[in-house]
Amino acid sequence: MEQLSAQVPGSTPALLQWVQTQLAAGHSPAALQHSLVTAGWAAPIAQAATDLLLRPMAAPPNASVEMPDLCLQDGCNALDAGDRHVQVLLSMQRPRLVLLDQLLSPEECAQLIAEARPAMARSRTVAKEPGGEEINPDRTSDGMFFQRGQTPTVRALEARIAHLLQWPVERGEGLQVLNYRPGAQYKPHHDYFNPQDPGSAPVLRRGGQRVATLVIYLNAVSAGGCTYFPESQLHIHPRPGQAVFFRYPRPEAQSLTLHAGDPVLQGEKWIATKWLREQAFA
Ligand SMILES: O=C(O)CCC(=O)C(=O)O
Ligand SMILES: [Fe+2]
Repeated sequence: MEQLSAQVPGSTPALLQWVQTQLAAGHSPAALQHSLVTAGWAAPIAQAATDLLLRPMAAPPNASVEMPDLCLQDGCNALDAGDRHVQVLLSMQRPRLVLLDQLLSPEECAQLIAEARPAMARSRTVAKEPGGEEINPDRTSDGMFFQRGQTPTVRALEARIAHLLQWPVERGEGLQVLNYRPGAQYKPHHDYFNPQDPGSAPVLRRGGQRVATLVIYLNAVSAGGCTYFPESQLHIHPRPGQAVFFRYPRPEAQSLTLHAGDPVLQGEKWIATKWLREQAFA
């Protein structure tokens, strides 16, 4: 922080540390700047401090980071997913985020839910310490994982995703299905594994970091249940068959991919999540 604060005249390492912590906790840049100005910091310093910490880190020299992405040509509104065309509804550069329509048909959504239902159990997250997974009060959904290729529906979806993102099926985790009942949510988090947590080491050995996420909506929620990106103040409202893609070239908050599953207020929410890894996932 010493070096960074030299880049913002008038700031202090403690100020930058505070901004970084608040950004990681999911507060928006606008809200942070407002708090800083209220606390007596000059507006240009508040702005420069948040801008600096949101700036993507320079890639190391010669590092070519291979990343899944959608092959979006100028003006292109539909993408070839192999056995069907998928519509592009929204596309953002920072964070790299694309909202897709018709990735799955209504029948495929219903079929995935039916195949997942018997295996649903309270969701877990990777423990910070080595030795597995834990129930986490920040994540109150039920869930299950399919093996890659476990059913014809799963296989068709995986092939479609691989085609769309130009990312081999082997570099994907098994598809996860989640069900949120009223009140259930997933509080703001990053999907990459924190390299500092000792518990991440065994997970990282199975295919390296996660580099991108595809959240696929399997039903419509009566109220609540959006996927929320606090740094962009973007809410995605679940519609069956639609999916949101986002990626994070490095495991760092500057990826702007902090996101949450907002509490379901009415009805229930079903999604399938596909996480993509740097290398083959075993
Ligand atoms: O429920 C959502 O909308 C997001 C789910 C999510 O973030 C995850 O499964 O990692
Ligand atoms: Fe997530």
